[in-house]
Amino acid sequence: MTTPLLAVEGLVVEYPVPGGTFRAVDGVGFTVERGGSLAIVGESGCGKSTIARSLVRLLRPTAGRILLDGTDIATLPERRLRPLRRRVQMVFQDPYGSLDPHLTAEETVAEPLRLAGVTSKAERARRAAELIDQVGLPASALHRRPAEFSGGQRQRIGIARALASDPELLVCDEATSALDVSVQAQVLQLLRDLRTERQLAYIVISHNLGVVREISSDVVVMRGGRVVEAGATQAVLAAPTEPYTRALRRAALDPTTMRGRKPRAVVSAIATASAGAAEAAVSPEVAGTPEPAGSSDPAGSPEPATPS
Ligand SMILES: Nc1ncnc2c1ncn2[C@@H]1O[C@H](COP(=O)(O)OP(=O)(O)OP(=O)(O)O)[C@@H](O)[C@H]1O
Repeated sequence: MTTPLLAVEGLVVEYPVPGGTFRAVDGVGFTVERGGSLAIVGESGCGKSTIARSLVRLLRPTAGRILLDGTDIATLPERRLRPLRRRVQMVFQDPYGSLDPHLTAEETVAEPLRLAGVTSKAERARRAAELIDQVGLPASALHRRPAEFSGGQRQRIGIARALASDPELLVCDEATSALDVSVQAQVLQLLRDLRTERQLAYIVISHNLGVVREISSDVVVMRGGRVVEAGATQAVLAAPTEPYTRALRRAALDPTTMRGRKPRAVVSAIATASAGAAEAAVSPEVAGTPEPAGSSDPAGSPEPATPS
């Protein structure tokens, strides 16, 4: 049996909160094959982003293993982690906030190349131009700053930046949810193309089953920090056993509720389905706790949010 690109085993993440800790992720496991695709879905607050941030080690997990090609990166000290960071990159939800407003697209994409040791400025510029082209932006985009782009274009720049270090796995945290449906479709197509062209694997975190169905061959459904349903996307969506998955599927099948965002109808359907799911409830002192500093750092940020 070949080693999967990524194997997550018994992942536990606890946040410090006044008077103790809050367990946001509680014994989660899944695998992603080389060139594979996995969606992580689940109601708000179930721990999806916490997993994503752990995978790129913006957070240090409390327990469990994150095996990248067999090497456990969950607790690896920064010095040993650094050479592996380039292999897993993250694309963030907010195409408005995740780019440095002062940098041109070329500078944004060239920066990870510089960090990866590409010393020649001309070479960095050449590679940045190639990447900008690969994500479907015109060469004129290279010298423009984020304010001059649309949300979809910014997200493409975010993807180009993530690709700059030639990763094997992209972690996309609601990467298309801020975008209009048609732009969302274009970005999803881009991810699919990259998967084919580069053998790039990705993990997509989404509330949108339409997105999940289109883009991922496998799915993990979470509730209250745990995996409650997992398997091939088609099989899980064809016969969901979890109330959350059933509600999400019902909402996804109703064209009036899906507009590529987190529509109120979907949220309320999910809330109804999840009523009584005590373990999913957020304790009052945790609700509204700010995200860890650095959670909107550019991909490849060398500093974990929770110091390793
Ligand atoms: N820094 C923090 N300190 C304390 N609790 C936190 C912190 N960050 C997140 N949490 C809590 O951990 C749980 C999981 O949060 P996370 O952001 O991973 O959920 P999510 O599934 O990504 O939610 P959403 O879909 O709304 O983005 C939530 O209950 C959240 O309130």
